[in-house]
Amino acid sequence: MKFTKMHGAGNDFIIIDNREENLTPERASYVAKTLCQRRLSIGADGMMLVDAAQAGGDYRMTFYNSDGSLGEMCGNGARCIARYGFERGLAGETQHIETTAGMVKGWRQTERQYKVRLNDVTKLQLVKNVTAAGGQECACSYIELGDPPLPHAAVEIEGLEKADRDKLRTLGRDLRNSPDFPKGANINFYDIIGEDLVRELTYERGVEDFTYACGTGTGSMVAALTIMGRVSGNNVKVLVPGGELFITIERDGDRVTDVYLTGPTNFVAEGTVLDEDL
Ligand SMILES: N[C@H](CCC[C@H](N)C(=O)O)C(=O)O
Repeated sequence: MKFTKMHGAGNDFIIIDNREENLTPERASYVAKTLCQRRLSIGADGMMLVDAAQAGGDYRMTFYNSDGSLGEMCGNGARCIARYGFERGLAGETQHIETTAGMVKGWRQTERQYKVRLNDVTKLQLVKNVTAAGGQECACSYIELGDPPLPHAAVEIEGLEKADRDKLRTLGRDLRNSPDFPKGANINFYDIIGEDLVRELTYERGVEDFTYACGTGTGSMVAALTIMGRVSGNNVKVLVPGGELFITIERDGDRVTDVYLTGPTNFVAEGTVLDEDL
């Protein structure tokens, strides 16, 4: 089986051309869980299958988290796959990518910089009081993108850069497992550190740990902050452990109409999977 490895701002993915491999959903889940293991296999935050379009797009992307669960969408994954799609001749500089959560539009900006329009904001709750799995109460914003929706919470942590990582990881895990989130949620911790400048650290559902970047989480968090009036929504710069992402929000009053995510991509490797555990 051939694979490609890419990352977008440190959020890393294994890409399989499923037009060649014909993996069933059950097999794909197992392959993702096996290959995404750090140290034991290739290692990645997730795996994406590329399939032929079914709904008028250029091609279809199916995203699996590193634990083998299906993710409705992945923003950094979509940016990477847009580059893959362009360079492998599946699409032009502007493309339509079919995802589980709906159509995502992508644009090539430079050789390595790609922009996507994330799925529509289908729910936005600016203030939600959540009881974490450990019993702690926490105020957050809650955002869903697409249909079926990808769930995100945004939690402000002043002094995020210096915060104790282990305590934050425990809080992330407890919030991610809160009974108040029926589908679970990705937990985006943020700190506003300047004008339209935000630091972010995301605890991801399906990875069950912090990742270096989470594109849909960054877009969701900035969408909430824009409606709260805390950032302008115009090219907001977000510093994440793996690099820098930029978000632009279009709105109609208090309704978010478009969320655009821009950031870097990297083609890391391509080759043949030899993993004997498959
Ligand atoms: N890292 C991804 C999000 C993956 C979503 C996944 N963790 C889930 O909740 O299914 C991104 O860049 O948007």
